[in-house]
Amino acid sequence: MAVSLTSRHKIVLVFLGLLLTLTVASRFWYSKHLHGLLCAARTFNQYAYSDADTTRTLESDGYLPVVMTEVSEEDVADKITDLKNHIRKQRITEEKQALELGIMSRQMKKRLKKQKNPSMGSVATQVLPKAIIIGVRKCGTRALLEMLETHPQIAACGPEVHFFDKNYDRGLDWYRRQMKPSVPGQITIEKSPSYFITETAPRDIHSMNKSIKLVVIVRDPTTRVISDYTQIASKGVSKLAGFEETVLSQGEVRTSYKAVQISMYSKHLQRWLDFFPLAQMHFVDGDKLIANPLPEMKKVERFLGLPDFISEKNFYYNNATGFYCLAGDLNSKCLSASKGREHPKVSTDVIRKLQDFFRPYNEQFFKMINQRFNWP
Ligand SMILES: Nc1ncnc2c1ncn2[C@@H]1O[C@H](COP(=O)(O)OS(=O)(=O)O)[C@@H](OP(=O)(O)O)[C@H]1O
Repeated sequence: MAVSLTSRHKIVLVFLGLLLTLTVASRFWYSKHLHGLLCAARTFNQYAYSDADTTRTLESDGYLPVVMTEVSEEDVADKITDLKNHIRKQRITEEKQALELGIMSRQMKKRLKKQKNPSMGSVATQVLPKAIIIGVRKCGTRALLEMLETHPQIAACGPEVHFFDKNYDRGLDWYRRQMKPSVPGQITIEKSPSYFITETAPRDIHSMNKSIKLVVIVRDPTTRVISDYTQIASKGVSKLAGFEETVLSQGEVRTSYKAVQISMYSKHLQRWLDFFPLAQMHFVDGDKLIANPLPEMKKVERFLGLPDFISEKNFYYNNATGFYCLAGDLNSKCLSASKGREHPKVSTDVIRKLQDFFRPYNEQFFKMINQRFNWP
């Protein structure tokens, strides 16, 4: 009897012991694994979700919390940028250390060679431009600058500076202070389309920097005149006559009309060639830039000595406007409605007169630049 009681006690004791072991083990497993998962969930929540109710939800309901609350796209984008910057900084530190120690992986060497971001971490400063888009007005100068700016090694000044035509007496230091801050390795650039026709601009730009790179965008001169006229007309100039009366005088092209003068490209170009070798100039086909920007942009990229970056991913065709726009990871951008205005209807007779008028100037221009454009 006494033995059987002892055995029963033993069984109960073993059972209690097992229960205790299971409880301790489960607590241990919870703290080790479930707590780890909770931390992971919290870390994740730091980036995407609010974790305010995380602990309470877990404790009361016993399941992992994925409590989604309102988070704006900007918040997520900011966090992603923070992470990217962190990774980039870490990489730069690693590269620096590797350079100091003289050990570099093949990947690091490749990365440095590519030099997409040669000076991350440097302080941005304002420097004089290394390249200028000098014109021509109404040929696509804005589109060209905006498209160029998609390149990480371009620091483009947004507004037109008009230093060499209107603000020259303010001095070079004023000019420098108008530039977008840049880091070493970036090319600072500005566009002011009126430089192309400003008599003193070639000389003054040359005296600032005789090895500066000059980019000129041109377009069929007749279309350019119509575009120029449309721009002035859009400003509501009250005394502006219709296109035909403005551009013709007694049936002949009115050479005193400024828009006509601007389209006589060869006359203006000669002044530039008096100061700069042709090799320092690049001519963009503005008509092609409208129809298919990538090939033109690749040529500009090469001319400026930039690493290969701009690709078809940077553009998309906007059916509504009939123009290419800039595509971005988080935002895309089309030029304002002042670009791509509807032109007035012009009779074929007037168009032909303008084309005949510009033809000899065009031929001269093609000879000067050793390049032809497909203008009628
Ligand atoms: N992608 C894209 N989107 C919109 N517009 C484009 C584009 N590419 C070139 N263009 C043409 O740019 C013309 C305006 O030229 P500019 O920027 O040089 O004009 S300005 O001199 O700065 O006023 C403007 O001329 P108009 O069409 O006569 O308005 C456009 O045809």
